[in-house]
Amino acid sequence: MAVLGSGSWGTTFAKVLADAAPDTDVMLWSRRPEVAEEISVHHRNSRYLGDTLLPGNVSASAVIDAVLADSDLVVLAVPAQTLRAQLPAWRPLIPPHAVVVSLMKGLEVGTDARMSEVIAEELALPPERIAVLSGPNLAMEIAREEPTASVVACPDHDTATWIAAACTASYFRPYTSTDVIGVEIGGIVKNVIALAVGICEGRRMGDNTKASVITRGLAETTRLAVALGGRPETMAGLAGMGDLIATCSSALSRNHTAGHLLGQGLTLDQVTVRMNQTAEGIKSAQAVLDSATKLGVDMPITASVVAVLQGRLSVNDLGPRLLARNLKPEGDHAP
Ligand SMILES: NC(=O)C1=CN([C@@H]2O[C@H](COP(=O)(O)OP(=O)(O)OC[C@H]3O[C@@H](n4cnc5c(N)ncnc54)[C@H](O)[C@@H]3O)[C@@H](O)[C@H]2O)C=CC1
Ligand SMILES: O=C(CO)COP(=O)(O)O
Repeated sequence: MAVLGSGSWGTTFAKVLADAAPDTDVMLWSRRPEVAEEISVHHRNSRYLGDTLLPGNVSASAVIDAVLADSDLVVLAVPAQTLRAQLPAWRPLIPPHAVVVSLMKGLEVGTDARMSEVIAEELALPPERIAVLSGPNLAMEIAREEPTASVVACPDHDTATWIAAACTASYFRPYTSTDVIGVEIGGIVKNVIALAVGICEGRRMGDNTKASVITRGLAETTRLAVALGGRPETMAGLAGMGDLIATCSSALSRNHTAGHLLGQGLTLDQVTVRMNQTAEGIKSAQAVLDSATKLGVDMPITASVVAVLQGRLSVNDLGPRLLARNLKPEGDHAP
């Protein structure tokens, strides 16, 4: 099994795969040779996972050919905006039978493409060989083996079931789904909503505000997912509500943290300097809004976050702007 990207989630997921199948070799690809060496020699990735000890069947290399050779499962865990540029070099090295799984929670800026779509375009794979995994999956908690559930989605149910079996560990329980669109959109938009919640917390607003933004955030996420062809029930599950709750509640979330810093008055540049890990929502917010605009879907929280990120809306005006909108029935599911 190959995991490309040895940041916090790629490394943690390699541990999950290795714990699920102790007799199987799991190989990580790292951009930086020194990270690969630390993983292979010391069984640690200290920059991302502190002193977490990785299983003995996890190793790493900065040489992509060695990592992809003979792999049945290829897991992709690089920042979403960097994926497309890397795939052409990987394409000839991916074994013809391998299934590719995306762990990424971002939408491509400029094309509004989901990561499974980027993979399909650049690797020319049929849908049954592309899957996504998403859910309330804060990497550090999983690295500490705290019980966690997730969703593996693939149009082909048997493939989803095979992947789920491959990543079932004593502390990690994947469910299966055929709703790739819904599972991906849940993971992408929750990052934008977590930015909004973080901003409110940074403005010292309390739990009523937070619950209101989370709940209405789920409503606008569901509108977009359904307009794109996803299923509303997916949004009530782990990849929708589950991930939204985890990300909007946790201090471990990079998106939540970035929002908090913005709410405290830092500029986006200052926030970016402070973040040493990927907060996908900062870039994906614009792509989410572009996608919604094309489909005629109203996403007021996302639009406000984009306005803050672009410096067009002060964090002090975000709440008043959202509350000044026209009144409407709560269950109004019109776009
Ligand atoms: N960390 C988490 O708790 C979770 C993260 N995710 C998603 O997983 C994806 C990866 O995130 P993390 O592992 O958390 O990010 P990270 O910031 O911890 O690590 C990113 C990794 O990609 C590498 N990288 C950065 N720029 C690159 C480039 N231009 N080319 C190649 N590699 C590059 C970095 O060296 C690093 O190894 C994101 O889409 C994120 O939303 C999903 C669930 C949980
Ligand atoms: O996706 C995640 C939890 O499910 C991680 O969230 P952050 O990227 O905000 O840290």
